[in-house]
Amino acid sequence: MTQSKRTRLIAGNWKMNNDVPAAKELAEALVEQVPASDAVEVVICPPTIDLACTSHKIAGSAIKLGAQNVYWEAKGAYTGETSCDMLKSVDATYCIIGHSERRDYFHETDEDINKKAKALMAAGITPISCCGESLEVREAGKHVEFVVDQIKKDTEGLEITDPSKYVVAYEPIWAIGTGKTATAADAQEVCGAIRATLVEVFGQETADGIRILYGGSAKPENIAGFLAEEDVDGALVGGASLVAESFAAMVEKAAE
Ligand SMILES: O=C[C@H](O)COP(=O)(O)O
Repeated sequence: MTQSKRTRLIAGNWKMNNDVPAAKELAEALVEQVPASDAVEVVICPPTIDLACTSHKIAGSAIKLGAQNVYWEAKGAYTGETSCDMLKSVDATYCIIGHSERRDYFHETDEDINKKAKALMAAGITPISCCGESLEVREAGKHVEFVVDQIKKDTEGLEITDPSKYVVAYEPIWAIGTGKTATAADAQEVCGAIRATLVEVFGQETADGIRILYGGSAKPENIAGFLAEEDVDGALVGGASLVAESFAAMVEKAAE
């Protein structure tokens, strides 16, 4: 399958930014400015506290809602956690899992990420499953094998019936929020290896339908270069997703 058969995906990860009034304001601006196009799917992932109000603001628009985290248990004594059903109750259809910030600061493991993916898929929510190497691993020249190992662990035992409902995001940690971007060739090297691993795990047809995003200082000025690569199907955007004009400009480029 060629890249053009996969619908591009631009996802904004607001991280821990925007209280409720700010989230409402940004969501309103995004509804006004983000172009609707069949060529690109657009998702915004606000903090949990903002999900309900953002959902309300984007209702009826082409923008979809994603969460930044989920817990795999259905309900009960798990203080501070959010279940798949809770996400569904605010019409979230995507959820980021395994972001390097959660792996590093909250000690999430590949096993946790695998459980989250299974719970989300059983609930009909599309995971955006993140992977990526540290600077140390890259400098040791072990980035491809490191990411391939993450992919194998994170996808273990997953059953994918619709490949458009499972997304991988490759985010080299050294490029996140640093202004230091990977080159398009760096991104393709790892995204190509991710696709090859997905072929091993799920078979060619399924792997060809899975979107692989690049993340790490992606912005309007550099997104086209990443999107031109064979195995890069979109972007997971941090900082630039907090400014409506920038995020809208990135969607516009992806729709070209
Ligand atoms: O989830 C998004 C990424 O961590 C990228 O963040 P950034 O665009 O601010 O570098």
